[in-house]
Amino acid sequence: MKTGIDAIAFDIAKIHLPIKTLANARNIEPEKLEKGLGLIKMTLPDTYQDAVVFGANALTKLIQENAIDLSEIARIYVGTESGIDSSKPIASFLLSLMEEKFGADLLAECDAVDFTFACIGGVDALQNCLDFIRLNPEKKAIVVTTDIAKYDLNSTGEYTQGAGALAMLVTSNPKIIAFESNWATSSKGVFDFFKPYRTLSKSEITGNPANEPWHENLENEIEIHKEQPVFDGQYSNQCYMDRTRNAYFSFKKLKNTDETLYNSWESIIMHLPYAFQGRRMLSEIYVLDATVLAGNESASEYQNKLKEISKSEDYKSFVSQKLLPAELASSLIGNLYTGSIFMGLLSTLAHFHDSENEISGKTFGFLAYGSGSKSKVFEGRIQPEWKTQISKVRLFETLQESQEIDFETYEKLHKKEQKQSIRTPKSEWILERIEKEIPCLIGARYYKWIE
Ligand SMILES: CC(=O)CC(=O)SCCNC(=O)CCNC(=O)[C@H](O)C(C)(C)COP(=O)(O)OP(=O)(O)OC[C@H]1O[C@@H](n2cnc3c(N)ncnc32)[C@H](O)[C@@H]1OP(=O)(O)O
Repeated sequence: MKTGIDAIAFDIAKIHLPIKTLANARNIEPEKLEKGLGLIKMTLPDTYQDAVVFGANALTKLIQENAIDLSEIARIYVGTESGIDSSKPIASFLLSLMEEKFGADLLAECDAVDFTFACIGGVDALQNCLDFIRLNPEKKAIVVTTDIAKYDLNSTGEYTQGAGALAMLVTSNPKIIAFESNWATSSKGVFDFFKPYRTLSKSEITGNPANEPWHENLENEIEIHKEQPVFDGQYSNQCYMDRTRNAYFSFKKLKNTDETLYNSWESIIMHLPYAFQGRRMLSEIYVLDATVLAGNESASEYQNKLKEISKSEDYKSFVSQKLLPAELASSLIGNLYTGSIFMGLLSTLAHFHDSENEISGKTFGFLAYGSGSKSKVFEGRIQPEWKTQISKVRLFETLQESQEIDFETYEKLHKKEQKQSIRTPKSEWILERIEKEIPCLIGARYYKWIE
């Protein structure tokens, strides 16, 4: 019996800043961002959007486009690193919003939970659901990935921002892709990228050394949580390379093969924090699995050789064939954290669909990464009905409709100074309000469907 993804839907932020505009404002050579990192646009949430809104919109589309009977859904598992509550998961919000839209108690017996491990949480949720379906083939599960990749202004992450969600129906005998049962993992606890709770001493805010109540906070330290990560970009790249390489070679061991594994993959789907991350990071695996090196190089010779091979014509044509289709959507969106790898899959499928390429029966290789850090490598085979399913999705047509904003508006949105929404919402969920008065509901978020 096969298990995998039967249907897929997405909701990406509908406003964007062109990367050229950001580059000019920040005095960065636009070519570095466009040709070096593959960036064209970065998408940004409007004033009424958060990670729940994106997740709810993607899920609503999945249900409507595929006429899903919600009472058949046994699980809604969410991958996210943009949680808005340390106790109540995004999955819990999704349960209530879907019941509000599609019918009371339809999900009363559905299991729901969030998975958090930076960008790999969605892959963890998928793996878990695949195992569940393997044990319960008559059941159905949904995986939602939803995130807002927001970085500090003027940081090296600023040009990789993006926002949105995907929703995937996981079933037995799936129509899009069936995953094989071998999954390799490589993990190591590190601080390459994280979102800690930070503290400010109360006296720094109030200017009063005495610990007097401040907005009902009795503690002498005020905890703050920022959406923006603490990170070391180049170190995070090193961790990405180390984990994916180790997981890749563990996967080869699991498959018990000496062949060059990536040659058996029609496309390679990697976590893409920006479009060209895959092609920049995969060159080492490309070299090591093809035994191009003699093996006795010094560390600097090794690095030089890697650089040389990554610029070679052979590697460029390998990239065009196996990686480029996944990069197309990433260039127009930016980082989606947990959703990036699945957007890479959708981008590849949409590209093959639009260019009328038949890929039924082909194997795709997946290299997932999450900071902190963990990589998982696995593979899946494209199923005969993939085209019918992907034609519903309209990926590139929808991305084309995104509205451009100017730099001033971007900064106002980033600093949360912009109060008026940029777009008028239509056929989508919005964050309506956050409770500020009722003591036992302080902070509760309320959402609304706008026709
Ligand atoms: C965050 C996650 O989602 C989890 C992860 O994956 S962690 C791994 C990725 N880390 C991140 O995304 C963290 C946030 N991002 C960052 O810190 C940074 O954007 C980054 C580390 C990813 C990149 O850093 P950077 O300093 O801006 O770029 P840099 O590493 O110097 O690379 C610039 C590239 O542009 C090229 N370039 C520079 N000028 C150029 C020009 N004029 N024309 C063409 N290319 C140019 C450079 O040659 C280089 O490419 P190669 O190394 O492939 O040759």
